[in-house]
Amino acid sequence: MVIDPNTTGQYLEERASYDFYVPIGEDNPTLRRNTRVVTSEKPTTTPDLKVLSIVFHPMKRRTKPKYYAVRVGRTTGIYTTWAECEAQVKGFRGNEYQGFSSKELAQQYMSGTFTTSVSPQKLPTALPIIITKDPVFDVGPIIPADVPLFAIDKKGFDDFDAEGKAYRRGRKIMRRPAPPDDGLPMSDEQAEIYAAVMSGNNLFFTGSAGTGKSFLLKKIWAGLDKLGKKVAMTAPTGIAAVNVGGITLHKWSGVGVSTAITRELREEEMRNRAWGNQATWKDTEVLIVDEVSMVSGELFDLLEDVARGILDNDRPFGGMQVICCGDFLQLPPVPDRGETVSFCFESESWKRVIGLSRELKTIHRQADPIFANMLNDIRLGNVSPSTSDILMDLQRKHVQRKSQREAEKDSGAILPTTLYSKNVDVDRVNNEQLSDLPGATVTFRSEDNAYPFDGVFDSRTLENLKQLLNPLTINEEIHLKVGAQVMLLSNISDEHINGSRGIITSFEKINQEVMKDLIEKKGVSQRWLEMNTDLPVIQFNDGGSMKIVPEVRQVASIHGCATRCQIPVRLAWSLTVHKAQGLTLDQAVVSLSSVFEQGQAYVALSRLRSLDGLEVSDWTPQCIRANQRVIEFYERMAEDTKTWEEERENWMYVRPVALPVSNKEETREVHHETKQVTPSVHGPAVSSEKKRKMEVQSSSEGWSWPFRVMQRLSRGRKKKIGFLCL
Ligand SMILES: Nc1ncnc2c1ncn2[C@@H]1O[C@H](COP(=O)(O)OP(=O)(O)OP(=O)(O)O)[C@@H](O)[C@H]1O
Repeated sequence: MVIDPNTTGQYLEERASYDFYVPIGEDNPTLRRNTRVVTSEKPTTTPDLKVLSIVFHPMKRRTKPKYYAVRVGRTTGIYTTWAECEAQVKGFRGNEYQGFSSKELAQQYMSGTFTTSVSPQKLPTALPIIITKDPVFDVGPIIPADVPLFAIDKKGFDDFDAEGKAYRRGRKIMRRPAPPDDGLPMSDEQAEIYAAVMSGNNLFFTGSAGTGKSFLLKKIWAGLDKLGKKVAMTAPTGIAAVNVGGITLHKWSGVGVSTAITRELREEEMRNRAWGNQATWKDTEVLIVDEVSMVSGELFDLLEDVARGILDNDRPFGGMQVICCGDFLQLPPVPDRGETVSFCFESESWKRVIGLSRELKTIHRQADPIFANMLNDIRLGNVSPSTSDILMDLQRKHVQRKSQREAEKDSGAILPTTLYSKNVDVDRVNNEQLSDLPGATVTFRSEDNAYPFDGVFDSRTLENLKQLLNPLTINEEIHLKVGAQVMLLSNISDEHINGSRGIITSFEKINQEVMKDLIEKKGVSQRWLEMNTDLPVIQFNDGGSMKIVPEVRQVASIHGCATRCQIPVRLAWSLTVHKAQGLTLDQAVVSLSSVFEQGQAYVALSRLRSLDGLEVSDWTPQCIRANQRVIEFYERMAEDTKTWEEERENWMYVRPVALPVSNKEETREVHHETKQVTPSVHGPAVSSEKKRKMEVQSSSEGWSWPFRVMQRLSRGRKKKIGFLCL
């Protein structure tokens, strides 16, 4: 085995590709004894490559099952020995059985409530590993949770410093950093989608409100970031984009908004503008589109066509990886100057671009099954008798509570947020309520700044960049009074998060000590502190009181970024449904009478965690509508997923990882081990394969290289070997 240690300290170049060889030998008994086995006999490296070798790393042995559940067999039941189980299933057609370490799991399996995407018996006994000189990057959990991950160093790709400020490498702005991880682990179904994305798939995932679509998108962004991918996180509207920390799809692509009279002219203008923004397209490896339900089919086709042109590549979307996420039963695309538009799943290019479609099923926002069922009903446009009864109850509750609140008007108790479809209703309610309060108004003024990446600070560029701040929910000027009902627009602690509501109890003067802290720890500028002298204190309705300090928000485009320093608070007696999109509320009154779009009633009602906090001010069955074309699309998608899941049963799962090799000695040690064992791949499924050379390409493509290895290993076998979701 020849490895040149001189190549080990260097990093992968962008889009670098390389070849190495994986000889495939006989099944290796050493593997079964949990010994590390090096299978890469001759890794050939380019000068820019840091990968040294591939080893198959044995997985931790699974404990022997103590219980065997036979769901379909001669006599069904739970057995404690394999012999008893075998007697029930051997030779029994269509048998269904599985071993478990605990009786509870076996019982769950019997009752059909046990869900796992991977049968423990199907896991391999060893995993391929890449040895590198650099530390391992943890790219997040993935299914199965105890299997290590493939990772590469992202050094050399950083274009943002520790504070998240952009800087230039040469003249090229590369990518924005993913927002910090919230630390919550992904659910199994989320992790499956994550794995599919890391494998390089073009994918659409959907799910009803609260299934964690935005949550998963942020994980995906972080995962791709760690793989060194250049990611564009986008959404069709400013609010949706800001919600996930991205920019609008129009801004990223450069198409902007055209006001030309005919659709043809508008498309022509947008296409030309996109071509003028070529650098951004060429600088993007993965395009993520959140809230894709609001992207029209016409725009999707246009972008796809432009992508192939600009990237000079006839693969779908010019070979760029595309991840779309959203729920087509929520907000639909906005009509184009009054002309109806199609959904993007109806576009000519959707099928070509989107290889996989998946649905998240577990709702994380609402724990109450009655509420969740009602929401599902409304999502599909059904008003079943039980849903109608609940809505009537919610309306009665509103009348009752409203008069109660009138009676206790001065008690200072928090009022529920009223959700309207239109801005005018929202402003009216918030202003009325604020002026009804006694006491002086305290105004908070933001400090806005713009930073062009090309360093040209002319006033027009700065103004253009500041427009990036428009969709921010944090306003330039915020008027508050003691007693004002407000909503937090930031996650400031585990308990107090974006959407938490409370009442202003006082304003505290900013003293020298706080000022020092704000400047040093929060990056607040001297100028903001000159314009604003107080900080509001909020008593939250779910307990706890906190002084709210300003924070700096950044919105970036390819030309530069803009920042706003302001307290993350807004008046919250009322909100529009569009502004509430993506929020989780604890108490709200939903006004359904002014609903003007399909899916809008569903979006409004699904913001709540529980029925307890929900009141409905006025509803008619007509305001609950779902689009039949979307329902049919989802039915077709479910059918396809079922077929795929059946096929997946025949797959084996592997997961590669990068290991650090900190010095030459360690590298040699690994080589030394190599000499002692016969090269092999894991498991019986590949045991009879003859030795042959295999070419694998581009570790910077993340999961795609091991996938190709596995594809080749699978050739001519009964069992497929592959990665989850591929
Ligand atoms: N795996 C998870 N573990 C814990 N909490 C989760 C998980 N996934 C999502 N959540 C939480 O569930 C809530 C809803 O998630 P999220 O906003 O991502 O849903 P969504 O599908 O984007 O909803 P919507 O369609 O309404 O925008 C959030 O509070 C989120 O933190």
